[in-house]
Amino acid sequence: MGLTPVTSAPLTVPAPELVTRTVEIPDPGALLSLLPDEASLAWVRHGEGLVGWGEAARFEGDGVNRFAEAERWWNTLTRTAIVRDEVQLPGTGPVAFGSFTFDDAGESVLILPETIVGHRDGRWWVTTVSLNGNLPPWPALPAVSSPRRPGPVTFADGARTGPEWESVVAEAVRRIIAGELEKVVLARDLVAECHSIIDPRWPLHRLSDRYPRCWTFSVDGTLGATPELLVRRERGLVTSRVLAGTIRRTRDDIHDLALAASLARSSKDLEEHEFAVRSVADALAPFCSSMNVPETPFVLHLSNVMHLATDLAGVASGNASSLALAAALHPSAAVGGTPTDTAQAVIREIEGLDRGRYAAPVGWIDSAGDGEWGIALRCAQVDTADPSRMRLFAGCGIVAGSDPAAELAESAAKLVPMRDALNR
Ligand SMILES: C=C(O[C@H]1C=CC=C(C(=O)O)[C@@H]1O)C(=O)O
Repeated sequence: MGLTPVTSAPLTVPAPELVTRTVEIPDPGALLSLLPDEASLAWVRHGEGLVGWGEAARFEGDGVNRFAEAERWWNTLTRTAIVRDEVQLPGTGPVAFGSFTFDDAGESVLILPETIVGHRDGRWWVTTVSLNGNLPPWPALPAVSSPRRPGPVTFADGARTGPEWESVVAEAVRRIIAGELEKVVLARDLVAECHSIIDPRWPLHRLSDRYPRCWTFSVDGTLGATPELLVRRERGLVTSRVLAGTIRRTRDDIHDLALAASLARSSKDLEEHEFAVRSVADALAPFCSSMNVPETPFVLHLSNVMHLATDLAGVASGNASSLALAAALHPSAAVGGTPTDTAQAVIREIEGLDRGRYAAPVGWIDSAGDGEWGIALRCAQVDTADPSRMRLFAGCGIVAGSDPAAELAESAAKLVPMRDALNR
């Protein structure tokens, strides 16, 4: 379907002639309801955001330079673009959706769709894309089929069973107490097996209905609803929502309020949270002339769990793009640990999991470099060899006071959004 070949960016090849046209449209209905069943791209929160389909151009890359190579590819593509944009908002004009790997191995992608529909502040627009130097066709939204129900789904342990994972957590606690490191985030996976090829729109609709405060995303088979915004850059303002420290919800709202108060006082969770906030504030500092870092977190209520949360805001001092900022922040201590390098080495040594694109930046970038990058959490990755299978992921921050059984229960609670989105 792509108009340009898949590329690992041999950067000397002249960029195709990108022409985009953005026009304002009347309310076309819910963004997710516009998605066709294939190659659906999405970044939606509270009904606003971007969806896209078709593939005009694609970057694939791996290794330690994957972010920088992706950015170079994007800049080369957009630098000489002819952009007709009658809306002029962040996210209008050409936009690429991206999903990166946690580690250097595996394939990261940036995709420029053929069609993008956006909604923000009471305005809707469509962007169409051509790569042959001609003005793209006037946009027409295609009629789409209804999402297909996955049918009965079975779930099985992935890389480790629950008890095996508890021993890994116990080993991490031992190392933390021994002074090797201060915090490490350990993850586990489940394998979901469906009867037919998974239509990503089915879980996406459910996730965005049930978790409206999260960013519901879909990029190249990675999909989920993340509560954590790694970074947003918009017209010189840089923001980030840092999460760490979790408590499970019950079905009793009054009891949950008491639990929220205990989370806000829990020294174990406050310590875990402080590591995550520090890692983001330190990584953003070189890119900001001023920054506001609240001293006390608030409690973010989701329907399955509650988190300690801190919203940071800074003024950009240079023109590092949203993707460059995401690269500088990855992996924050919300998904890696403290100190970062030791935590990553411990993860590689004891976790026993290929994280793929879980816990890594997912989001979008426009031609001005503005964009939003979440951390791919509460998510799943479709198996490319067998698209009726997906891997679901969840991880927990481990500190000296962590209890393996409680962490296993917390990871189960974090798997609920994706499990339910496939099941019901
Ligand atoms: C690593 C995950 O969550 C992170 C984000 C929020 C709270 C976390 C925690 O309390 O452990 C984790 O740091 C995950 O959901 O897979």
